[in-house]
Amino acid sequence: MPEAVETLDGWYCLHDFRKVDWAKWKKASSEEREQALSELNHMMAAWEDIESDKIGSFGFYMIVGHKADLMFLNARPTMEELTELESSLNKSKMAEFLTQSYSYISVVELSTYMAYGKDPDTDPELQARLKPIFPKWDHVCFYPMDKRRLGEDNWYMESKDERGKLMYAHGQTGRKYAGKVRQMITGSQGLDDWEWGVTLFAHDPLQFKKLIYEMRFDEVSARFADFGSFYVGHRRDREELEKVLHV
Ligand code: VOV
Repeated sequence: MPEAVETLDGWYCLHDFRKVDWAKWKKASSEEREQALSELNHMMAAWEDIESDKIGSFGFYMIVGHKADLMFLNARPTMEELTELESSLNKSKMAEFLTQSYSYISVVELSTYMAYGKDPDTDPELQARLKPIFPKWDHVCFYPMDKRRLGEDNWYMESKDERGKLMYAHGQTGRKYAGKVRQMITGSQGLDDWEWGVTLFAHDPLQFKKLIYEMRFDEVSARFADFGSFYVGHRRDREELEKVLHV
C-alpha cells in the first residue's frame, strides 16, 4: 500500500505579493509618501536584522507583469510571526497604497525519499536547508503546484519506492543546474490552496525557463504535476526602496 513519506519541516514562509495603486501614490503629498517610505524602510530593516540574527530570512523583489508589483518574502520559525509581520505591514501607511494581489503560506520541506543518514536536528547542512537564508541572487520565480490525482496518474496511489525512484530522477535533472538555479521547496498541504510552493533563485532568468522546460520531461512532472500561476521578479536591496517607488 502507498504510504506517506516522512518530511523534515523547517521555517514557515510567507510569499506576500502586492500591487501598488500608482494613481493614488502619485496623488499623495510628498509628506505622506515620505512617511510611508520611512515606515516601510524601518519594517524592512527590522526584517533584515532578524535575518542577521539567523532567526528568519527576508527578501524584497520587484515583480514583472500584471499579477503584482512587489513581493515581500519572509521566513520565520513560527507561523504566528508571519501573521504578525503581515498584519504590521497591513497597518502601515504604505498599505494605503497597496493591495495584496496574492499570497502563499507554506513551510520549508525536505522529503526523506533519499535517506540523509544524518540527524536533522544537529547536522549543519540540513539545518541550513530547513532554515534557509534566501540567496541574494538577482532573480526569483515562484509558483504553486499539486501532485496529480487523475486515473492512472495518481501520485498518492504510487508506492513509496516508485515515488522515490521518480524523485531521484527529478533530483538528477535539478543537479545539472547547480550554480545556476537554487530551489526552495515549501509544503502547503492543509496550509494553502496548492500542495507545494516552488521558489527558485537565479542569476539569469532564462535559466528558470531552461530548468522548468527540461523538468517537464521528467516523469514526475510529465505525469504527476499540475501548476498554478507563475510569478517572476528581481531582488532589490532595501536601499533601493525609494527608487523602486519613485514617481
Ligand atoms: C535546482 C533544481 C532542483 C533540484 C536540485 C531539486 C532536487 C529535489 C530533490 C533531491 C527532492 C527530494 C528531496 C527533497 O529535498 O525534498 C526534491 C523534491 C521536490 N521538488 Fe525538486 N529540485 C529542483 C527543482 C524543482 C522544481 C523546478 C520543481 C517544480 C517541478 C516542475 O516540474 O516545475 C520541484 C518540485 C519539487 C517538489 C514538489 C518536491 C517534493 C515532492 C514530494 O513529493 O515530496 N523541484 N527536489
